[in-house]
Amino acid sequence: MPKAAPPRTTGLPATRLLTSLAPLLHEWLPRQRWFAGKGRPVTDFVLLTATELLPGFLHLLVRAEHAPLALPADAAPVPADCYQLLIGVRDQLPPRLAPALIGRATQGPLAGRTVYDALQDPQSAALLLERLRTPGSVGPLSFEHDPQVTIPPGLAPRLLGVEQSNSSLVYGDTFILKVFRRVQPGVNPDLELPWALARQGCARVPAPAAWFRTSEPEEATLGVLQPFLRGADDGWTLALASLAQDRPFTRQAFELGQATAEVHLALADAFPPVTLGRPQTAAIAAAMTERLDATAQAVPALAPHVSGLRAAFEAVAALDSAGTAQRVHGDLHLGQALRPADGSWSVIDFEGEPARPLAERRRPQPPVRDVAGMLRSFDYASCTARPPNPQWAKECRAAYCDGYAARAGSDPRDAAELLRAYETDKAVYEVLYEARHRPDWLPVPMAAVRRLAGA
Ligand SMILES: Nc1ncnc2c1ncn2[C@@H]1O[C@H](COP(=O)(O)OP(=O)(O)O)[C@@H](O)[C@H]1O
Ligand SMILES: O=P(O)(O)O[C@H]1O[C@H](CO)[C@@H](O[C@H]2O[C@H](CO)[C@@H](O)[C@H](O)[C@H]2O)[C@H](O)[C@H]1O
Repeated sequence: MPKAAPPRTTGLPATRLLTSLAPLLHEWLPRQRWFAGKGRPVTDFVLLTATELLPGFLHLLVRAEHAPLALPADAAPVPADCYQLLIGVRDQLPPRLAPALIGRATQGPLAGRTVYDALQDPQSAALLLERLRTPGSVGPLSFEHDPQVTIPPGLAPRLLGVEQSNSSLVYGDTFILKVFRRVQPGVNPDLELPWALARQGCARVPAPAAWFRTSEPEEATLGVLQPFLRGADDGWTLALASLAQDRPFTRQAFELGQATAEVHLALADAFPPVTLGRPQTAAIAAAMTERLDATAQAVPALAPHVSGLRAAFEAVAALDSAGTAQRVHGDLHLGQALRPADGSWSVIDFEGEPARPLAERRRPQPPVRDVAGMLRSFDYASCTARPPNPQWAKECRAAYCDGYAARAGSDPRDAAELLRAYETDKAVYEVLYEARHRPDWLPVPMAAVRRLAGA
């Protein structure tokens, strides 16, 4: 088990390190599931920070610069994304680490050496946990933990093999560390909200046990460790099983509605809600319309439905008030809910929609936004079932809203215009998400678009 080494940053000049790494990253980075710039060629890399955690184990923050796309929607300057990379450097890669290979450097200070994804190396992964166990700083990186929580030494790491927007390591089935891949300045809501919820005594969310952050080039959260919910299945898996076995899911959907309401109530206690009057309803509608227009330019299949979809946003613009806005989950779907066989729902992944700027994700929003996200998810599940089962989705959607109303004291369906607009906005987001990440799935949100535009 590697021990945390005394702090030191790499002595290698940043520009020279990039001479070795840039040619490899050009090949490797766009292939990663968490690479956000799909379809936008990388023109250049800028090394923002390089920290040596151990000899041959580097922590890097790298900015990927993009060329503007030919598509009109992307003709505006394309924002550069900053990625967190944990890089291993060895003379030879042992066969067990072959899948982690990034490439063999041919130039610069690492010429002739093999570079690989260190999160796939159990030794490096173990060192990361060791750092979190023993708080302190290494260069711009700070490692911190909740003093109330004991993190035992020597927990065996394994990299989670699931499709995700970040990379997660499970330690001894006791803790899970999410390493954020796309880093934006500021506190990440996936640390901020679960921490606040834990302080409110909300048991629906695994409480952060430890985290690490950088102070350079700007303050940003880099990773969060939380208890691993052993033996839990996510709602997506459970929903698909229910569809495959033709079993009802309404009880689970009702309880999920209750769990969502509890999270919302605790968030409203932790972060004061604000009232939404006419200027705000107009602003919400304008932002949704803007996203719709931009998406229709990027994904031509959406274009014929734009005027039909706009009606939902115009109905919101016409509202004099829309209740309150508060901190919400921001990307709630069945995959973000976990449930042990004999337990109750927990909610994870408070990062919000990864494609949106952090400042936007941290803004108060109407809670029906989360409800709309989950309603879309029931629709997704029913569409991927063979044969598709719209009746299943209808019953789950109703049960989920019933459960929410029972716990929150207000029924999200009463805010009909807002709910419809958020469902439409989510379907539009999904069209872009699927077009960029999983083109085979595009028919699922497109079916919802046709329905929402035509009704
Ligand atoms: N506390 C936890 N306990 C058990 N499994 C978890 C926990 N947190 C996350 N997971 C698993 O890790 C997966 C990825 O986590 P998530 O927070 O959704 O990452 P991402 O933001 O990268 O998509 C989830 O789908 C879930 O299966
Ligand atoms: O879980 P993430 O934070 O990475 O969220 C992104 O990926 C999700 C897919 O993994 C995507 O969710 C969409 O597909 C789900 C089924 O795979 C479905 O349940 C959701 O309703 C649907 O939105 C999510 O939108 C995206 O942000």
